[in-house]
Amino acid sequence: MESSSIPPPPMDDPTIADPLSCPPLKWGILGCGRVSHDFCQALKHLPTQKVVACSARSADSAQAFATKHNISNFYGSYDDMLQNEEVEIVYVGNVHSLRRSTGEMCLKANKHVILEKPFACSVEDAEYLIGLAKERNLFLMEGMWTRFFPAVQKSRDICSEKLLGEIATVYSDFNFCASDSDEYPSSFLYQRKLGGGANLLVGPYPMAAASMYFGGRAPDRIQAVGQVDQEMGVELQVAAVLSYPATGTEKPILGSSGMVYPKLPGTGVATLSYGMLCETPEETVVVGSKGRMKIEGPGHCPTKLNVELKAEGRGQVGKTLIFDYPLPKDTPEIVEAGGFVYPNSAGFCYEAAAVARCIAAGKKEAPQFTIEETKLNLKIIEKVRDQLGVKPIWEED
Ligand SMILES: NC(=O)C1=CN([C@@H]2O[C@H](COP(=O)(O)OP(=O)(O)OC[C@H]3O[C@@H](n4cnc5c(N)ncnc54)[C@H](OP(=O)(O)O)[C@@H]3O)[C@@H](O)[C@H]2O)C=CC1
Ligand SMILES: O=C1OC[C@@H](O)[C@H](O)[C@H]1O
Repeated sequence: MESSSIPPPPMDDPTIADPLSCPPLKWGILGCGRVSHDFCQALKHLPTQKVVACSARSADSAQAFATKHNISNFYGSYDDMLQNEEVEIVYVGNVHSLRRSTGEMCLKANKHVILEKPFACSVEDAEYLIGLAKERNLFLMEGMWTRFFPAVQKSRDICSEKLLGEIATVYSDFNFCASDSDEYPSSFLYQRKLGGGANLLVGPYPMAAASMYFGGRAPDRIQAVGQVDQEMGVELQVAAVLSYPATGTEKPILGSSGMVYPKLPGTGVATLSYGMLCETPEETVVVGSKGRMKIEGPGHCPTKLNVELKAEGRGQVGKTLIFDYPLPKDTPEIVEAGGFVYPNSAGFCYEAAAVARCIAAGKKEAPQFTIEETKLNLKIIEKVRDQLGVKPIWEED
């Protein structure tokens, strides 16, 4: 009988021990906002990576960004940047509703692309972009940077080595106080037509945690509840439970006290919470028959893991393992350009380095976070949106 298993650690290049080692690649930055700033800052940890161009809707904004990051070419139009032949890959850091159009633009200009999360506002848009990338033989990935943190890679190893036994439960939360940084209701976070709302903004992270620890399988049941802002029509917070079916079917066996029904391997539940009203510990906890593992907050960009292996008897811990993977320290160049906006953003360097390795090796997606997984998670996000009665961006009010 088959038992569920977490896929082996998906190294893009198993011979690479240093997560920052990578061949040269020339980047163009599309959208000159906060996350693009952080991404450029993190690239400064990678001497082989060069940002050769940036673009924004306004030339002034692109120029200010280029000056801050010492980028030689800036453009007041995304399209103009895509004509620059030096640009090999585009990092897209703009609003959610523009994913399809900007993704299309980049791929049609024959550029490899990282689209920040969410990959798209609908499965249909995602499929369109995936088809285009395939047709043109280009690399395409959702910017699920979590997957490239050494702590997350380690957590995958731990699961695939079955140290925790059969995974039965995953808890993952990501709630932050949007009011700390984004004004209500003017920020794009609250604009339904721009793809705002917690479901697209933070939902991709807990969804990706569930899909990773349940081996990229599709849940057979999804139940979501949450609050929708009445004025703006976007989700403010969501609790979602996903149920995973068994991967094998076991027949009852005759035990000493009659028929015994062994546990069904692979069955599991993921309990996910995400939103933008309050700050939760932002942890992911993975629990299996032999122990549990906590990916310490901030769980979407973690540096620490804590593993407790069970001893015999309820509540008994046999062994505790702690893993710590500090981020690279800010260099004077990074400090001078203003540091980072978001937590642990130096960790973008792991994602960028892995993508540079993939592209040099001719890969069209990253094994750490495949297009299939992106699609699976978007399908769940769409279901949650339906259950909460939120209109998709293309529907009229
Ligand atoms: N991986 C991560 O850790 C993070 C990812 N993100 C993701 O990054 C993306 C951008 O987020 P963030 O940088 O925080 O957002 P910003 O508010 O900084 O905006 C980013 C860019 O979006 C464009 N934009 C903003 N408002 C509008 C509008 N009304 N109409 C059209 N375009 C607009 C602008 O592009 P332009 O410069 O061209 O004018 C702006 O620079 C989102 O997908 C978000 O989910 C966000 C934070 C962290
Ligand atoms: O991806 C993200 O979206 C929302 C941000 O506030 C958060 O820090 C970031 O990582």
